[in-house]
Amino acid sequence: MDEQREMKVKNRTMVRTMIITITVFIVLGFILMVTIGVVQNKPLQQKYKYGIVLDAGSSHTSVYIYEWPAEKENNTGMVQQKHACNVKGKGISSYSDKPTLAGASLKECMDEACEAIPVHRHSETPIYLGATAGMRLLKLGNKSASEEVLKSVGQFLQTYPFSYQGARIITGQEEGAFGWITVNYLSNNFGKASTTFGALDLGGASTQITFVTAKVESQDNTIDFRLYGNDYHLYTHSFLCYGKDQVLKMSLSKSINSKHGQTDIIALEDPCFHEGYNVTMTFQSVFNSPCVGRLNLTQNTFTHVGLGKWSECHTVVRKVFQKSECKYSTCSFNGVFQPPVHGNFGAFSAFYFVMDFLNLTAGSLDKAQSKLQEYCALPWNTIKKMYPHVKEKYLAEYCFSGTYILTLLEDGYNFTSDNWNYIRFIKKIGESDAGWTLGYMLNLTNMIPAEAPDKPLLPYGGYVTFMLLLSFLILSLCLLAYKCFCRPTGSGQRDVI
Ligand SMILES: O=P(O)(O)OP(=O)(O)OP(=O)(O)OC[C@H]1O[C@@H](n2cnc3c(O)ncnc32)[C@H](O)[C@@H]1O
Ligand SMILES: [Ca+2]
Repeated sequence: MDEQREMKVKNRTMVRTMIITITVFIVLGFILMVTIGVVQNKPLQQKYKYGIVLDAGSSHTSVYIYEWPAEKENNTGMVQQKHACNVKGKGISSYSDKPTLAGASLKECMDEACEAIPVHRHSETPIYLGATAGMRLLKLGNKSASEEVLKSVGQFLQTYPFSYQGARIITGQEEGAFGWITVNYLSNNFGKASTTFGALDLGGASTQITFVTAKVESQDNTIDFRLYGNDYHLYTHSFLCYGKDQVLKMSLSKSINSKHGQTDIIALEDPCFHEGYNVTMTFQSVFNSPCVGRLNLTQNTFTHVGLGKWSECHTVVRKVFQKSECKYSTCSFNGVFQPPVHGNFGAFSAFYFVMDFLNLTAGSLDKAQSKLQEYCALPWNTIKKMYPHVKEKYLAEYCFSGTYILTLLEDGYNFTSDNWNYIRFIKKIGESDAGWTLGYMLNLTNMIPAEAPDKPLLPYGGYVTFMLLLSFLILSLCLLAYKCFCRPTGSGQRDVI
């Protein structure tokens, strides 16, 4: 009897040891499984790739360096601006009479680019130069000079260890469309049901408007993209000569022409400049552009005299828009087709610089006009005292530039008090500047796929959580099974069936 009981106790101890051993193995097995699963699927350490775009604008050149994680280059919003450098001096088109010096003007910023990008990535980093309206105008006025300037910058860029992809004048359509891509890529609007932003860019020599629309009546203003699985039908137009520097020349030349023949032009009174502003200018500095006609005068200089009268300035500025002719259902100005604006717009470059300085980035159109009126009425001496650190050329022109921007948006593009608040004046989105350069690079490197890239079923965090929950569930089931199969015996001890 005793022997039998001893055997039973021995068996029970053996079974219990076995169960404990099996449970320990199962637990270890699960820990190992989860660890392997997590480690195996852990995202690899990020490797970054780089790209460089030079924006050779009419007023100056900027060098932008972009950076993105190598294995995620097709995901939207992944490319960010890592560094930007403003080239000292004027734009490359100002080198028309000494083209060979244009390239070397980029040296400081190109040296910065070498520092900013890891050396082992240099040879695979693409570099592009896109020139805009300043070079378009130079090409119109002096084709060979524009070619020489492009040759000079192209040759200079090829002395750097990057992968040179060309230096060219981009079209106004490209400038508009790539600005639109940049704004919407950075806002993560692609590949979602969300609507897109329109893009408004104001440079020194041209201005662009681009937005999604259903119907475009003129082929010159259409551009279609398929991005991340969605079709986008865009309206875009670039107005050459309607950047803020060229419009100022056009406006001054109109005033000079209206005076020409009446008396000798000694002083030109200008309602768009502050009272007390008095500067000697050469006629050459006004009439040196294909945007203004020729003028034969014996005099070389005139005095530019400010009056500080906003409503008169508004009348003068309005005259640069020709609104009477339109062969389409609707036009912006100068007979150019434009469907009615709709939706939100991002307005950048000089739209932002000027409206931000004047503190007009928020509020109604009426409020903007009345604040600008007050600002324009301030005497030049007061303005200089109020802003001693602002570049005098910018300071002198804010009244004119602000008036031009309000007039362009209202009379030119047909924005109204009702949709004024749909315009957001922006400089950057996240860390990246709004402008055409990012969209240009994304397009040329095929980084925006037509179809949305396949995504893993679960994101990494979700996958880890799922694995842990599943393991706990299986362990709990094991414990439950142990409880069920090791029923307690009548004596209060568990017995194994
Ligand atoms: O697009 P394009 O027409 O080729 O010209 P850009 O690229 O050189 O033009 P920007 O957007 O850099 O600048 C637009 C204008 O704004 C001027 N600007 C730049 N910074 C400014 C600031 O802080 N305040 C006022 N104006 C500014 C600049 O001189 C130009 O006349
Ligand atoms: Ca520009």
